[in-house]
Amino acid sequence: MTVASPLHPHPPGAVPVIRLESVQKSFTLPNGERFDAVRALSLDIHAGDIFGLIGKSGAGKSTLLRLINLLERPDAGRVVVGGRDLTTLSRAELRGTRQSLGMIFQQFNLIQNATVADNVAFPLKIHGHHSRAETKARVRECLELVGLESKIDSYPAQLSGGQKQRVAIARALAPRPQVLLCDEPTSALDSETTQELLATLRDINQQIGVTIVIVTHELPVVELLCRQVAILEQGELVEQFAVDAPPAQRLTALGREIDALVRRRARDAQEALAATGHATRANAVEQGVAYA
Ligand SMILES: Nc1ncnc2c1ncn2[C@@H]1O[C@H](COP(=O)(O)OP(=O)(O)OP(=O)(O)O)[C@@H](O)[C@H]1O
Repeated sequence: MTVASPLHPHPPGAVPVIRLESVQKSFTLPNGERFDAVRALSLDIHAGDIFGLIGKSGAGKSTLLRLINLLERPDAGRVVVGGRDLTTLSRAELRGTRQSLGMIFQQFNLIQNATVADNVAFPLKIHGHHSRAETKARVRECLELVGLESKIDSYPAQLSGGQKQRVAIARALAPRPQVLLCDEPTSALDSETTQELLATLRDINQQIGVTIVIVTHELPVVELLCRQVAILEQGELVEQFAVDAPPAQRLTALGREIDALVRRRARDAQEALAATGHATRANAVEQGVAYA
């Protein structure tokens, strides 16, 4: 049996949950010119991963994320999710397959005049096949996952930004997707709320194994949350690496910045550990205890 290691988390030959093959997307600008937002880009994302897409503004990150669930249809290339090429599916088939691709957004996109429970139940209701009791139980389960059971009867206006994003996560998870696509999910949040939300996303990934793909412009988000990162420049994938891999010769400034953040955190953790050791030793000496 082939075993995954922390540095190579995917056993050789493992089939990716998402495979983009030479995807291409252009837009026509108001002046009639064509703009290539994503250029012949290929990428594999494996089941259970937390995968960051980063790059400067306009690099094509959000377009790439929206290509994964075909909110944007590629001009060329294949988008294979769970072994199916989404570009070949009928509308009805695509609607069904989108159930396996949950999505959250920077501005939460909740239904304002519906309660938290109804927001989370929404994807279950529009896709039918669920009894009232099943829907109710699933809503509660998803709100528990994001720590928001107590807000089940609240309306979005009564919630903080972080709580709204948690409701959006619960709603995205309700149909049991394989993948959660996150488009700048923490951009509207302060840094403390961001940290809490990242912890929630990490827990969810660990507990239910959902694959997370996240677009962000905040490098600490990549460093704290992601296992893999892909760096985009002008619609092309220029670099990809495992965030916890030893620092290496990186091709991009963003890659080097991520390495520096990882190194700094490792150093801080070591210093904190050493400080704890010193404190323990000093304490022991103070109390006249022999310290081995
Ligand atoms: N519907 C559209 N019509 C025309 N141009 C578009 C459209 N959507 C995106 N673009 C252009 O494509 C390019 C890539 O956009 P995209 O939103 O994917 O970039 P991004 O890397 O996510 O940027 P940001 O971090 O600023 O959100 C941008 O120049 C954008 O203006």
